[in-house]
Amino acid sequence: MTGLDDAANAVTLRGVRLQRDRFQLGPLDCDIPRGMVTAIVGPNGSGKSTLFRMLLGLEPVTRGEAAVLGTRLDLKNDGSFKARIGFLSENPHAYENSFTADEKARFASKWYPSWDWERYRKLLRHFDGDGNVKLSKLSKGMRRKVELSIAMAHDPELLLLDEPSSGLDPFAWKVMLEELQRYMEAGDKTLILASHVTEEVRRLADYILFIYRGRILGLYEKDRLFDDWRVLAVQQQGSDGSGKLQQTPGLQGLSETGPGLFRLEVNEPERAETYCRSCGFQVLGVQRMELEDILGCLIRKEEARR
Ligand SMILES: Nc1ncnc2c1ncn2[C@@H]1O[C@H](COP(=O)(O)OP(=O)(O)OP(=O)(O)O)[C@@H](O)[C@H]1O
Repeated sequence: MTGLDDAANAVTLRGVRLQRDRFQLGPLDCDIPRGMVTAIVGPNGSGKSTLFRMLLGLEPVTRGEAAVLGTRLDLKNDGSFKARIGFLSENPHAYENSFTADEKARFASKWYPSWDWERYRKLLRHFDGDGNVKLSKLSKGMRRKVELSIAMAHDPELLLLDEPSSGLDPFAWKVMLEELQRYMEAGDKTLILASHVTEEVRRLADYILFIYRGRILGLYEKDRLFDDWRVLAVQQQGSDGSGKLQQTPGLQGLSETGPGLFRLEVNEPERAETYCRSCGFQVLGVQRMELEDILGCLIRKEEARR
C-alpha cells in the first residue's frame, strides 16, 4: 500500500473506523484508483452509504486516516475538496422538496466553480427530465434523473453515486450508462458507485470492492475476478479421496451435492482442475461464477473466520 497522498488514488483508507451506536464501519484499508470505475457491492446494511457519507466528510472518521482526491479527511481541511466531487445520495433530501430542479441547480451553480449550465441542460434533455417541476411532485425515477443531471453538471473529478439506477426505467437506465461512459471517456475522472445491479457492475466497473458488515472483503479487478472465479462440478471415481478436495488450489467453497458429487468454488481454475483430476476425480463441468455467487462465497468465508 502507498502513502495517503499518492496521486494515483482517488481514495486512500488506512485503518479507518467510523463508530455508530449499533454499527461499526471498518477498520478499512484500501486504495481506490483514480481514472477508474469502482463498484461497491455488498448486502443491505453493509455500510456503503455510510462510507460515502464519510468520504464526503459528513460523518467523522473515528480512527485511522483517510484521504479523498489527495485531501486528508481531518479537521484541518477547509472542505474545498468537496467542490471537486459530484454526489448522488441514495435517498432524496426532504428539505429540497419545495425546489424545482432548476432552483436546486441554481444553488449548486454557486457552490461549484466548474458548474456548466449547458452541460446541465444537455444532461436534463438526454434524461428527458423536467427542470421546472417541484422535486416533491416528481416520481422516484423522474427525480433520480434530475438529481443525476445536477450531480454531473460541474463535470466533477470524482463522482460518487449511491445506487444511481434505483427507480430508473430501462430507457433511463440506458441513458445513465451512456452518460457515465461518456463521463469516463476523458480518462481523468473517477467514478465510485454503490450498486445492487449486477448488469450495471458488469458493464461499468473496472474494479469491484466487496463490503460486508462494515468490513472490506476485497478489492478486485473486475475482468480478472470473472475470469478467475469458477465453479467446478466433480465426481469421485474411486471410493476414497474426497478429503483431498480440501487441498484444491484456490479453493473458496466446497459442498457435496450428491453421492460422490462435489461443487467447488475456486479462484485458480486451471490448477484446481488439474489437481482434481490428479486426485482421481472426473471434472463434469466448469462454469463462470455470477457476481452474487462470488459475494456469497466471500461472505461465507468471512463468517467462518469470525
Ligand atoms: N442515520 C443513521 N443512524 C444510525 N445508524 C444508521 C444510520 N443510517 C444507517 N445506519 C446503520 O448503519 C449501517 C449501515 O447502513 P448503510 O445505509 O450504510 O448500509 P448500505 O450498505 O448502504 O445498505 P443498503 O444496501 O440497504 O442501502 C446499518 O446497520 C444501518 O442500520
